[in-house]
Amino acid sequence: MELTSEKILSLQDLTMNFNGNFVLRGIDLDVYRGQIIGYIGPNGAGKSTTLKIMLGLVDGYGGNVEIFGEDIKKSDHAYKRKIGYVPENAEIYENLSAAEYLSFMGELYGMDREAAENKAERLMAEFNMEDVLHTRISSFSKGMRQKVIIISSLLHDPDLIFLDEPLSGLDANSVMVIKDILEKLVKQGKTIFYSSHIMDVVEKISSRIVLLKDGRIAADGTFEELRKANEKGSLEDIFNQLTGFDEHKNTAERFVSIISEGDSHA
Ligand SMILES: Nc1ncnc2c1ncn2[C@@H]1O[C@H](COP(=O)(O)OP(=O)(O)OP(=O)(O)O)[C@@H](O)[C@H]1O
Repeated sequence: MELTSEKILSLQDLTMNFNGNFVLRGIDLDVYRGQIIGYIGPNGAGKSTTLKIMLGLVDGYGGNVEIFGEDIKKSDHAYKRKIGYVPENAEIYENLSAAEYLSFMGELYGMDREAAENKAERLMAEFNMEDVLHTRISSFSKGMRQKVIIISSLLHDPDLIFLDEPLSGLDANSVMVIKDILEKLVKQGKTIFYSSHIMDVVEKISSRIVLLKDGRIAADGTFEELRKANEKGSLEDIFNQLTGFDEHKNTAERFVSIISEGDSHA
């Protein structure tokens, strides 16, 4: 695994419980500049919770989180200006136009209004959305909203980017563009934490894959390293193997047979 010397992010014995239910049971992870971490795991494994803790959105965790070398509990939140975030289910101000929303977000991140407006306009044009720059977001399709959210997470040129299922709703052309954008950002020295269930994309873009299971890291390495350590071929196969899931055929069969049962009330 290629490591540069600069540690961007460090989780030390990170734990989290909600009402006594442990979601994270001791995560240790050091991330270095220029890595794309594919952060994967079954539904409910605690991926979004980890991201939210790192963003300072969730309190009450155990252990330590250091970002850019500072303990986030002791830092003054200035570190957040160097972070970009695409949440899994973003709430977006529907009644604003894309231009208004993006310049507002840019200003929140400390940008000058004019610079934010100018950059937003050019980035919207790159996604072929120049015609809807001044249109209310409420009329946008899911994919168009997602593009606005992606632009808003990158507008301020962050050093560390958290992406939680960022390709949701995007068409195949847009997915290709986003993958290339991420590759280029990493080449510029940005660090990316990428959480998704789309295994073939994670397999292709990640320089390192971290698999979370039962609140612990169950695998950590490059795709090649994971493949060597496991019998199966694709990341999807490795995921199923490591999470102990070999029931997909039986589950599908039972599911379909329940659907096709006659309705006794009909
Ligand atoms: N604010 C909260 N209050 C109570 N329980 C929570 C809260 N946030 C998360 N949880 C629980 O923590 C567990 C992990 O949730 P989380 O959203 O981190 O999982 P995830 O790995 O991102 O899942 P998915 O792949 O489905 O998005 C789940 O059981 C969830 O119900």
